[in-house]
Amino acid sequence: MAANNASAAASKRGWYSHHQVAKSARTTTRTATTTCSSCSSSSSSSSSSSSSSSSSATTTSVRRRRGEIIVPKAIQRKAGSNYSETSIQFWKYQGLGNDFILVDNRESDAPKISPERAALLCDRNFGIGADGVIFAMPSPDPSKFDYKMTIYNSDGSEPEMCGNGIRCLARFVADLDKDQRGKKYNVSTLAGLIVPEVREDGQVAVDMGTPILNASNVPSTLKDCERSHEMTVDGEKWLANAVGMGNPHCVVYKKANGEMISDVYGLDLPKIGPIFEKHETFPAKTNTEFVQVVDKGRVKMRVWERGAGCTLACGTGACATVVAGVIEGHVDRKCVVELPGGPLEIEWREIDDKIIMTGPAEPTFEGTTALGV
Ligand SMILES: N[C@@H](CCC[C@H](N)C(=O)O)C(=O)O
Repeated sequence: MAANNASAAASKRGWYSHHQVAKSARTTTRTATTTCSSCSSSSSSSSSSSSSSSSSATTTSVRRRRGEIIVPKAIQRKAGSNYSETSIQFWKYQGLGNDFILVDNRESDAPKISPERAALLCDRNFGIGADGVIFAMPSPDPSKFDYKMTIYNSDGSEPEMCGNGIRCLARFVADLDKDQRGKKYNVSTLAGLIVPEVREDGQVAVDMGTPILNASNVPSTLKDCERSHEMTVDGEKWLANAVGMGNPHCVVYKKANGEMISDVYGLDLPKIGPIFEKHETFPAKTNTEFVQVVDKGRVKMRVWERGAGCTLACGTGACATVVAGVIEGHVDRKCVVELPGGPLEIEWREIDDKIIMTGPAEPTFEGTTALGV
């Protein structure tokens, strides 16, 4: 199988929530308290940022008491906009409800917004609200790339890649430059070269490259990527596949007793998601996809994202879902992944081992925001 050869060549290519209440940012550790509208429970997740940027330490976090949300004054002060400060223009784009603040950063090599400020801007109550901030950066090598994509998750951590995000980035630069439809963009990411094309019909088709199926490069300590392995989470045993799409993914189709997931919407993601995310078998933490098979060409998937929590869609997660599904014999190489935010078409080509992801990316609004203190 092509999967066996996958990604020897690919060097190691390496969280949100629309339900999110608030979060605090520290220099090295971030804590997010999240609640999910589909269930009443709340959970906390924390991550170490791969970003080298730092800010003054803030140890505040939102607490909840008998349904009451307690927001520390420090967060209220930091998140509030002060238009006497320097402000910048931003655009909001979304791909299947996975939404991002886009910044035109093509004039400077340094992102205009710090990871800590990005986390505050992503807050749905105290900021603009988004699953992440994406910067259109200058090309690191104009002979190879048109642009570079830098992205911060909603907790301020920096992932290697984002599938919905790269569709939004392509549509963003196409809109800014009034490019003809059909143009392909060579984008440099921490996962290597990724090539989105904004098609005539407005859909964006992306050459996502080849999946990483070498466990230590995912990175995962699960024995290998060629089959599923048992993982115990909150006392329950699941079967999981490790797949790398530049960023790490843990894909779950069934319980260890062989029982397939029959209702993804019945799972308590805010409870089990953070445990998968920080599971010892994924040393860089992980995104986790929970999958219900409809038939060989269609699955329903829900995701718990590293650094962003329960989101409406995850492009890299949809790709990893199909890769794991093919390996396990659950789906065909061409498969529609139905996410809470809508469907993504995924094809894992046998001929060159590459994955093509096709889906929408739309602008929602633009505005101006203070850069913060
Ligand atoms: N949370 C992810 C990065 C974002 C993934 C994304 N939403 C997608 O569409 O692929 C991570 O930390 O790896």
